[in-house]
Amino acid sequence: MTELFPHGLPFMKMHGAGNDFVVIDSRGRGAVVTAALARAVGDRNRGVGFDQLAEIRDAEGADFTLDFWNSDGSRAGACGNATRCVSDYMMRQLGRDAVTLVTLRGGLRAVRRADGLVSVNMGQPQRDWAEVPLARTVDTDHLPLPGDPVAVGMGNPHCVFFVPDAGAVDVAGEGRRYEVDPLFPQKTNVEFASVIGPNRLRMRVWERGAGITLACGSGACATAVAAVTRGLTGRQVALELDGGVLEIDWREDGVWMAGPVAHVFDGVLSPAFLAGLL
Ligand SMILES: N[C@@H](CCC[C@H](N)C(=O)O)C(=O)O
Repeated sequence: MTELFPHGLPFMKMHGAGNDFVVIDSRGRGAVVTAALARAVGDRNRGVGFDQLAEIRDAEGADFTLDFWNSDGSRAGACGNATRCVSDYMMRQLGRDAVTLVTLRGGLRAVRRADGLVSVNMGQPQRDWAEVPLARTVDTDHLPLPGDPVAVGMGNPHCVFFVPDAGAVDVAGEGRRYEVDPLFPQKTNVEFASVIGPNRLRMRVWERGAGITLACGSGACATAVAAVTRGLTGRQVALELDGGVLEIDWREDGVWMAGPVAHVFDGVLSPAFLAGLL
């Protein structure tokens, strides 16, 4: 397939509150991303480096389809920050303040708010053990794990720990450990959060398939849902992550998430780099 890209494969580098993305626009030609390509591009030495790769594809009945890949080559059912970044790009391109998209989870909607921030409706949280998914029937509000975490699905699994000081947690050690806990048959993202004010949380994250990242949109949604469930906050919550602040609003129609986006640079994957990967 490399003959399709004699001048290389263009990509965009985008950041959503510090969550780091490579975006490939495959509209009009069909999907090109494979697990091998995602792993190679995601390698910060050999390739470009990213937390997730997002591929934009054509959609029927929506403005676009979005597929997500982690840097280890695994697929992700949801990526809130990449959804906001790509929605910002698509809104600019289409000259609109709202877009619809299709992900593995289903249809989503994003809007540009009056303050300019892009907000996406990430849908309703999944609170049943089988939906998260978990390996067996357990109380998702109190998992039978040390630290009494909460399990929340947002189209992908999350394990949320409330701790006295998120800044003091060994995120690499604890995150790596719980990512592969047998209670999560598809592994899990792991969040550590502390209440730092009324409706304000500090959160750090270990992402499934990517490790420590500066932010995680679906993780922020899951953490806000867990905080409401535990009676720690109201339904409108600001989360301070290492890369910026995300605003969560759990409404009747779903969990909305807003925050900063940046189109950092454009690049091209050379034909030599692509050889053997497509
Ligand atoms: N950065 C993301 C979540 C990415 C997917 C995750 N690592 C998974 O495998 O579920 C976000 O902003 O939501």
